[in-house]
Amino acid sequence: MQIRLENVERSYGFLHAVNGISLSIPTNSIYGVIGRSGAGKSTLVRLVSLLERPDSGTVFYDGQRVDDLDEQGLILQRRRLGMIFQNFNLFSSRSAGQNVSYPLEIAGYKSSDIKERVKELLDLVGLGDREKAPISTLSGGQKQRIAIARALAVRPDILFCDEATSALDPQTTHSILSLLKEIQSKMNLTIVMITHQMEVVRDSCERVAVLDDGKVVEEGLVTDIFAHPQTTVTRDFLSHLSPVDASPSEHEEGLVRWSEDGGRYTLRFRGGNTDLPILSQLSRKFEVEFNIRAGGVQNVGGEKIGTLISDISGTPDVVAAVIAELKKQGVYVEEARS
Ligand SMILES: Nc1ncnc2c1ncn2[C@@H]1O[C@H](COP(=O)(O)OP(=O)(O)OP(=O)(O)O)[C@@H](O)[C@H]1O
Repeated sequence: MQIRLENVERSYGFLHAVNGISLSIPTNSIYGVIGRSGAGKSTLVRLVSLLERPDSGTVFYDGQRVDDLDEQGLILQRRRLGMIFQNFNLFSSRSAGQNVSYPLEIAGYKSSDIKERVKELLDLVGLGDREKAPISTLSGGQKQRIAIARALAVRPDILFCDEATSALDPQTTHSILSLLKEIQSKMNLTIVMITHQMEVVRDSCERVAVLDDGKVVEEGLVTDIFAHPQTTVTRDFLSHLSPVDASPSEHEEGLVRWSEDGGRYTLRFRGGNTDLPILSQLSRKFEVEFNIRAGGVQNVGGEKIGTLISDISGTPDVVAAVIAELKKQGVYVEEARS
């Protein structure tokens, strides 16, 4: 299902929680919405999922306007949505299987159909043998798997994941993201991942919108945004993503730093230009030296993006010319704020 927002606004008193957001979330993909605490993510989700109406602006599902529907119309559209949350929101008095069967009971399915569908869903999330398990006996990752099975029970067109991995350790996060990607492609679902973790965006999303202060400050393909971040907010998220660490085996995606100090310039290389000897060519052409302090490679949306943190020695004019040439060759260059 494709979702489109046109100039959507929602205020609480004087506070513009969502301040004129226009977005298009393509069908059959995983779309990320990232922002710091208070950026407006949860408000945006409530508007997109029709739990709240915008003060102004329009929401479309597959081209049909949905924000102005009456209660009955809203109920029908909301059936197209599934949701999972950071704290799982499972019923502790029900077993794993009974949690999954709950929406099917509410929707009036026959009990024989419910049994079959619950089995199918538990198998889908890899918990076919835990149907009778009390919720309290499940790990965080298993609870989220049950929440995913429950959210998908009535075959929604879209699944909202609101900070769904924020309470999980990195390994469990990885396995839940892999499961969501697998389900997305199997079921042709549209998934919206709301998160404050750039790792989640990097490892699961095709496109992302970066929110700040109730506005979209950047939107596009995740690979483009990683290689060429345009705003300070995005750059901050990326800098937290790349911890400089001395033990690469434990943090394969991090940067390896071999020099304690320095590193005024961050250079990002993507696709074809990761294989070219750009730095040595520029070093000879301009007679400058690159003193590389840290480096690493990250896998983003199936594409490798290389990062180097380096100093460039030379007169200001020559360094400026080198930077201009790097940019011309498609390398992203960011200078540290002093
Ligand atoms: N019901 C409400 N009444 C008053 N203010 C609200 C309400 N909901 C949200 N806000 C305010 O709107 C702003 C955006 O909040 P929102 O919860 O959408 O941000 P967020 O990006 O989801 O943050 P977090 O990651 O911390 O959950 C915040 O300043 C918040 O205090």
